[in-house]
Amino acid sequence: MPRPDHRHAAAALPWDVARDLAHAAAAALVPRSLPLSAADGTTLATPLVAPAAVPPVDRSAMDGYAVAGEGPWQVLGTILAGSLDLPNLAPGEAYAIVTGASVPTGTTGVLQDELAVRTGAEVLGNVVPGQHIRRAGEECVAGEVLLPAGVRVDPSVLGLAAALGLDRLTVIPQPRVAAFVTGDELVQRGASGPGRVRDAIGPMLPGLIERAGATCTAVTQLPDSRSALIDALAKCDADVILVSGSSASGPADHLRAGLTALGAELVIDGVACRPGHPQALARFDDGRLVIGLPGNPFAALTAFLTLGVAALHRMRGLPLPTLPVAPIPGGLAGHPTSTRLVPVRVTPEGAVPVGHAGSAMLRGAAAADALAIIEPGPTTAITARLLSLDPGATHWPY
Ligand SMILES: Nc1nc2c(c(=O)[nH]1)N[C@H]1C(S)=C(S)[C@@H](COP(=O)(O)OP(=O)(O)OC[C@H]3O[C@@H](n4cnc5c(N)ncnc54)[C@H](O)[C@@H]3O)O[C@H]1N2
Ligand code: MOO
Repeated sequence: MPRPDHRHAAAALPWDVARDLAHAAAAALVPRSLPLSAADGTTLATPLVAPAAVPPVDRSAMDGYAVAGEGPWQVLGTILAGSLDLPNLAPGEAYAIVTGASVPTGTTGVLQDELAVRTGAEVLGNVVPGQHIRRAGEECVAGEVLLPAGVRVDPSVLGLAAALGLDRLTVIPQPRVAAFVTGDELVQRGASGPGRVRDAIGPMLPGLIERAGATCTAVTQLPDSRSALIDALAKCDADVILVSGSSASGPADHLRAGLTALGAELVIDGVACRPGHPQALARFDDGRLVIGLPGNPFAALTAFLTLGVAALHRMRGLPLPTLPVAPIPGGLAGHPTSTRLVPVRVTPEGAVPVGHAGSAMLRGAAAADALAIIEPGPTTAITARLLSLDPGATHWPY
């Protein structure tokens, strides 16, 4: 049976509309120049352009001998990767050379060590012209655009930037996210019991925030106190502030009143989805966003994946991700008026519901890879879009 209407039901937005609005309500953060060591997880704000050719000079691709002309060759010395004084090779001459060392002028090719027959100062073997030489500019030439703006900076991008000789990148920084977990009944250690509920949202948030490409600045417990919440929101300078457990209309739910007191604009006041319908998004004049996560832990997770991830994508300068579609063996019934978010395991046969999907339980989510997005209405969905439970997942599920 559908639940009785929540007081925000009238304002509740369709799930896709809310996701679009959360993306639109956020603004891309201002680009900054960051050292490579601080740029992992950011977004390129400008295209990555090669300032110079890579490699800058012809280099050996093997340990062996740089040879000139036809063999046999007289070995006249050794060139190391750091050698600066390079000889000019005349036909019949060779230098022992290491991988990555500049090949001297006149080199025909590099004879790989294992294939060389060395007798005293003479070396013999077969060399195809140009063999085992990495040509200058083989990877890129000066001025070449290697990556467009909007690419996520990951370790390989950082390595490439270093190989190009760059020390800094112009990037959209990672948004900073702080979380306030509210609830007088919450405890941080030990088991739940009468009058005590073990906090199950706080432990989820740092990993979710980091996977969503943001930095988690703090997860702080707050009592069910309006003044404490107002004070915490006013002092928090994070780009996104998550508040859990204060989103409904009970006597201990202070989020909306607190936002009103601080003059925040309530952009989203409820989303027509299950679980997670009391989720909310508000914006301060200075651009900081507040996202209300319902207290039921699975509902909090779905709300972060819906509004939180959408807003963070925009702050990172990224479009809203499109969601892959998968078959649902056996189908899933739609809710009459709300989008259902159903934990599924992604298998070669499709997205298989794992059960245990009540809004207060995380057993289903913990066993699942994704949420199947089931449109409202009387039909049974035999395919569905999938929202990954890992907001950092890019190439999945196939
Ligand atoms: N009269 C109505 N009551 C409720 C409605 C409604 O529409 N009308 N909606 C229900 C739904 S749906 C949800 S979800 C919750 C949202 O409530 P709040 O965001 O205000 O959160 P609380 O009331 O504080 O807590 C709800 C529930 O979750 C437990 N909780 C809270 N925080 C945590 C945590 N960090 N870890 C584990 N469990 C947590 C809390 O103890 C309560 O059991 O409202 C419904 N009520
Ligand atoms: O619909 Mo609530 O947000 O129980 O989960």
